[in-house]
Parts: sequence; C-alpha cells; structure tokens
Amino acid sequence: MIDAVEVWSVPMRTRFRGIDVRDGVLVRGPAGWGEFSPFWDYDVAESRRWWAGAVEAACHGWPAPVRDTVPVNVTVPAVDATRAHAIVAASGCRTAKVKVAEPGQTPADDLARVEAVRDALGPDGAVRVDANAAWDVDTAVARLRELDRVGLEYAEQPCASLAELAALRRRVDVRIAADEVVRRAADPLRVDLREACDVVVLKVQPLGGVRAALEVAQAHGLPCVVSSALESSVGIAAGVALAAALPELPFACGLATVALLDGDVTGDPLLPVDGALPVRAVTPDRLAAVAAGPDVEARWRARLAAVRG
Ligand SMILES: O=C(O)CCC(=O)c1ccccc1C(=O)O
Ligand SMILES: [Mg+2]
Repeated sequence: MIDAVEVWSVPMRTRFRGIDVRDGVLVRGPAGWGEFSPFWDYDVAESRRWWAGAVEAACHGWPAPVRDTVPVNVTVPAVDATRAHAIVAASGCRTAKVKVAEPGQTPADDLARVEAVRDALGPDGAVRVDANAAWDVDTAVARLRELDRVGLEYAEQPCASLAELAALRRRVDVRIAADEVVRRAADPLRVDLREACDVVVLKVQPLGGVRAALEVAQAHGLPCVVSSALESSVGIAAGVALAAALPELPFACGLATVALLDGDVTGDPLLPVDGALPVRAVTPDRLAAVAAGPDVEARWRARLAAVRG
C-alpha cells in the first residue's frame, strides 16, 4: 500500500532536547502522507508505535474533526531571557511552554527565562514549563514554588516516576501534566494516573497514531494537550488531526514546533496564525530541498526495515 518512502533532514534553529538536526521518513499511501521519525536514542521496540502512526496516516486516514482550528503554545527552548522574550513576542501565541532544568543551566537561568516569557505575554497569557523529568520531588517543590511567582498554567513532567509526580502534586498548587510517563509506558492505556497528574500530554507518533491516542485520552478521562515530537509539517498535521478530533480541548496544544526547524518538507508549513493552526492536509512539495544525504538516508532505510520486519 505504501508507494513512496522519502527521507528528510533539517537543521534545528536552536538545539532542543540535545537535538541539532531533525530527520525522519515520510511515507505515502492511499490516504496521504505519514511521518515516521522516532528519536535516534529510541530502540526498535519503542519505535514500533511511531511506525503505526505513520501507517495510519498513509493508509487509513483520521477520524472526523470536531473543530477547524487548534490553539497552540509557542515552545521556548532553553535560551537566554532576551531571546525567550523575542520568540514569544514574535509568535502571536497567548500561551507559552518554556523548557526548564536544562543540563548545565541554573535555577536563576530558568527563572529569568520564565519571567521574560511572562513579560512578553502579559498578565492574560498562560505560561507552562516542561522539565522533562529532571527533578527529584524536593527540587521540584522548590523550583515550582519559585517559578510559580509568574503564575504557571501547569508543569509538564517535573519528575520521572508516577510515585514522584503524585508526591509532588500533594505538595504544590501548580497543576501537573504527564508526558514521558504516558508516552514511554509499555502500555499507555493502563498507566495509573490517578493522584499523579491533572493533565495528560498526548503525542501521536509515540502513542501509535491518532486513534490510539484518542483511546488513551478516553481511558484516563483527564484534560488532554496534544503536543508534537518535533515533526515536519506532515507529522504535525497528524497532531492537529488528533487535537481536532478530541471531544474537549481545554488547553492550547504544543504543535507550533515547525518554527524550531530551519526548513520544512512543504512550502506551506503548519505554522500558527493568531495563535492557532488550521485543520488541513499537508503536501510535502519540498522533498528535494530537504532530502537527507546518503548516510542519513541509509540509516533511516535500515531502521524502517528493522521496524517493519
Ligand atoms: O509541547 C511543546 O510545546 C513542543 C513539543 C515538545 O516539547 C517536545 C518535543 C519533542 C520531544 C519532547 C518534547 C516534550 O514535550 O518533552
Ligand atoms: Mg514534555
């Protein structure tokens, strides 16, 4: 059913999660284009759900949308306060997600960045932080109480484990969002999130597609935020389809990350207008311009063969 496989590679504008270059595979099938782009530190077993997401997009398509635009947050990497302010001011978004607890940085760096973001958004904007599981419970209590001086909408994955998140949640007023603890679980449907969080972050590829992610949302019965895995606009379109199909969407989604890439697979990228993305198909009409070199191409074809095999 899949009749085209294309490998793309694009530099990041700013290093993010230790990534300087983002690459992946686009596949075409009867329903359109799908993206397969698990991070390089993920093994074959973990990458299988990512592949299921690509197959769904290319071969089956997605459930019908219940809305035609999706509000999004601007994503602020662990940059200095001046750059953070400029990124938020230029974004047109009214919600910002700020990376904190970056290795090599200090609590003062995080506070300055978060204060600059609050300043750029004004009092009516929403500021959330993502610590990517970096803190133990005591550190998270101290860091979140300080950062919450600017008023936080929620803190995404401040600690690694479910037990830590639950212990933290009893000690702070800031809402807790679960990301890695869901998307990297052996079975995301059966993670016991009671006590551990107030919000669930859903990512299409790590959860195995739009339908699988909708089942995760239904299983937990908590407010959901759809976020990206730093995909090209083709992968982002799958996230938008999920956000558009969720019965309720109380928060802005983390789907404005094409802005973090220095290039895209399409000349009409899924970038926000007035803080929202349109629900629409994406055609990768710039594949030649972003084609990966022979080494990266070979690496992805080998990876694809391992996951499909
Ligand atoms: O949620 C966002 O604003 C952007 C997406 C994002 O942060 C992300 C992107 C790639 C890998 C991990 C993460 C994460 O949420 O931790
Ligand atoms: Mg996260």
